[in-house]
Amino acid sequence: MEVVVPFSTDRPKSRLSGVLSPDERSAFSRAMLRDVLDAVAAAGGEPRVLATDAVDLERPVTVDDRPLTTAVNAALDARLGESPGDSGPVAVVMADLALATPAALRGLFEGGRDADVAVAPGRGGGTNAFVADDPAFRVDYHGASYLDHRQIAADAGLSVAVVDSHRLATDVDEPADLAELLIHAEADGDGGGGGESRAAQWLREAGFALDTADGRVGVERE
Ligand SMILES: Nc1nc2c(ncn2[C@@H]2O[C@H](COP(=O)(O)OP(=O)(O)OP(=O)(O)O)[C@@H](O)[C@H]2O)c(=O)[nH]1
Ligand SMILES: C[C@H](OP(=O)(O)O)C(=O)O
Repeated sequence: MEVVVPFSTDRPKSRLSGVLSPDERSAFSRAMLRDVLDAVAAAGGEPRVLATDAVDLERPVTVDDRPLTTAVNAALDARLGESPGDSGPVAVVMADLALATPAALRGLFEGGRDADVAVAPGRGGGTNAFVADDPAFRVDYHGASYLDHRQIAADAGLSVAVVDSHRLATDVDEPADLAELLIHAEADGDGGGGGESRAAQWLREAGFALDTADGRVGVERE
């Protein structure tokens, strides 16, 4: 299955600007991207990065500097144009799903067999990943896009399956999400038996650690 992985190369992860410098946000984003690409490939997907600018990777990359929704819809359109009527399912998986494992992604891909569209919602109402088995499906990201995507599917007469996955629901947007990454890296590595993820290793080497001092969980930096 083709799996499109959108990736913003310019000013990535601005919501982490309070804890990471621009260069650090860039490096950390790339670590998460590489983890996601490896997990997609290990789950049997064929990842293609959809990036706003050139990015040095040993995976296929398409550059499209238009806004996220426009670029993803253009990627869906282009697929349709290549093999009309028989393009097969396509998945879109965000590059900031730092907890994604091959098993979690296989669950997403299998969810696509039960419905025209299988969606893995993000905490906060985003759309962290989906599989569409129908070429009519189009995206509208930002805001409560999970609800919007359900409506888009309903309007097109498409059935929707919800992929209930803690790992796919966790996109790394804000400093609190770094704690989530460290907690699960410590508990079970990458969850797929392949050792610590690049993103968790990057955080540790940058001096981040869990902070439970006041009874709540957060991160601290040396
Ligand atoms: N191709 C493409 N990918 C994008 C774009 N904006 C965000 N992304 C990617 O889409 C996914 C979700 O991004 P967001 O969390 O909404 O945005 P972000 O830029 O990563 O972070 P913030 O600046 O904090 O909003 C991530 O994989 C981003 O790299 C865009 O304009 N084009
Ligand atoms: C792209 C956007 O991501 P978020 O801003 O929710 O992380 C969404 O899922 O609609």
